[in-house]
Amino acid sequence: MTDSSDDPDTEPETPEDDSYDLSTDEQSDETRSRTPDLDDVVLDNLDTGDSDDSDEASRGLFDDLLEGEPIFENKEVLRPSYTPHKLPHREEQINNMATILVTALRGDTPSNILIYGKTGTGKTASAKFVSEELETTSQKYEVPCEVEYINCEVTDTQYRVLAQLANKFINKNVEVIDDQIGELEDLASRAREDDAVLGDAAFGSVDAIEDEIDSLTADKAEFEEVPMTGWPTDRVYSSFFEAVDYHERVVVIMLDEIDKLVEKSGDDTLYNLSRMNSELDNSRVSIMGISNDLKFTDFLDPRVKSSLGEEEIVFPPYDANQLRDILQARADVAFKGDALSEDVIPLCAAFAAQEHGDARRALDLLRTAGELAERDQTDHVEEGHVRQAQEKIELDRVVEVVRTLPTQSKIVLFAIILLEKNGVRNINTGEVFNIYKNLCEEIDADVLTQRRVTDLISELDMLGIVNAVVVSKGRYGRTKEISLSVPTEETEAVLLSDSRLGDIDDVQPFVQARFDN
Ligand SMILES: Nc1ncnc2c1ncn2[C@@H]1O[C@H](COP(=O)(O)OP(=O)(O)OP(=O)(O)O)[C@@H](O)[C@H]1O
Repeated sequence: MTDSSDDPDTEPETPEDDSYDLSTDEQSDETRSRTPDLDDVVLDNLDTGDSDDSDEASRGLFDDLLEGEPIFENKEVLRPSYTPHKLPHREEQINNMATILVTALRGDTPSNILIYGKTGTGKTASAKFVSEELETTSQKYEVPCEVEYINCEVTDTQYRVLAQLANKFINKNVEVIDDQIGELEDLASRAREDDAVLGDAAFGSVDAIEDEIDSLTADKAEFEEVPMTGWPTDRVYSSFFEAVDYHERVVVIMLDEIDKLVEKSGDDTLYNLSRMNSELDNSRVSIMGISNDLKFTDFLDPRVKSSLGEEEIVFPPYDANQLRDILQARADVAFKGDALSEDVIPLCAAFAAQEHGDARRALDLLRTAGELAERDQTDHVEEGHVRQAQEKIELDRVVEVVRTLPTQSKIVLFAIILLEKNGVRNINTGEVFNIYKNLCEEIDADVLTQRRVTDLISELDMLGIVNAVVVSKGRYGRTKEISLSVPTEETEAVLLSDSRLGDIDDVQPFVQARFDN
């Protein structure tokens, strides 16, 4: 989950032009009414009653949707998987990284780097850009330097990180050995015809070449792929260690979402990686950690902390003007010439700046707005499409968060919804707890204590699903007043799609019950 702190640096920034009112209330009716009714399209055409005419019948489905000029020239450019070649407003961070990593091109070990910044601030994109440049330059100058990228959200245990790294280096070593054997075989066959070719070579005879080929083949046979489970960790570590040290090179290991690794499996991996250099003979390792959680280093062993944070680079959130530049550069490639009305980019930028300056969010908004316009069969993206896109993305987020809540939190949330739907205002924890208890009994779930339920309410508050404010009741102490922060109907529908909650038939008695307790 992203942290939407109220850090003054991340203050929402809106464009200078006051006309970009971000409120969604006045969403254009015109835009809504233009949404085609797909059911009609299909039924009108299929319901011809003439089975021989099936060709005719099926034609309408896509024809109607294809009508009109497409809006996108190249939609892929707006997808998160696309790596841009230019990263506006990240020049300073990119230069900092390059200044540190250039050491690798001189054959020395670069300092470890920790990169911080909130989600969508271009950390991964910039780090990948720098890595590609580093590898290309290293090939140009024939200095052995490699970068390995690992996403620790996916690869989140020491075993998996080391196994993945070991296998990557084993594969690279095998490639290098195969190339060398290929060259040696070629040299041997030319030497058999005319041994003058050995004049400049490092081998005095065909036999010496063949010995070298045998020795390389033996090396190759020793590399054993690490299975994804099953070995003791120290065996995985030595495989990785030997594979890295097989020949001279500088290796940069990029650990994206490094906080997830520490959260899941502690700092052992980082400890092992950070002390490797003292034992390696041929190669050198440097670590580049990327995180959007500024606090994760608090959980590190002080030695790991100081070694990992030799250099720190901060990625601040983008402001609305910077987001405009980023969006404009992508939009120029993604959309047809005049597909965007002039408010679209500033409005996407303003919405995303409000969300802690997240470029990913800005790009999502722009792409979704384009898709909604496409669905409207217009060839122009308008302000209304951006507002619709904003609502859609927000709703998708809520649906996803609610869908993946643990059952107990779902029951608590359901209790709050029932109270709101029955017109209860200023809902307090006791009221939620009473309904919650009845719901649990109805579906045979464990009943947690009121204190735990209060914690679950705080978690829902942190997720932005409910709003819980502490109010003072004078000498009666303090209580929480709870209200929903998400659309009631949609949230209820998501909760009821859970098979356990879906079993509750008649909820009215539970709400009545709150008066009985
Ligand atoms: N300066 C920029 N110019 C162009 N595109 C950018 C820029 N910054 C970010 N983006 C785009 O925004 C999206 C998110 O960027 P990126 O994945 O680098 O963010 P991040 O900081 O690593 O986020 P997270 O912490 O969530 O992984 C990507 O599609 C990226 O291409």
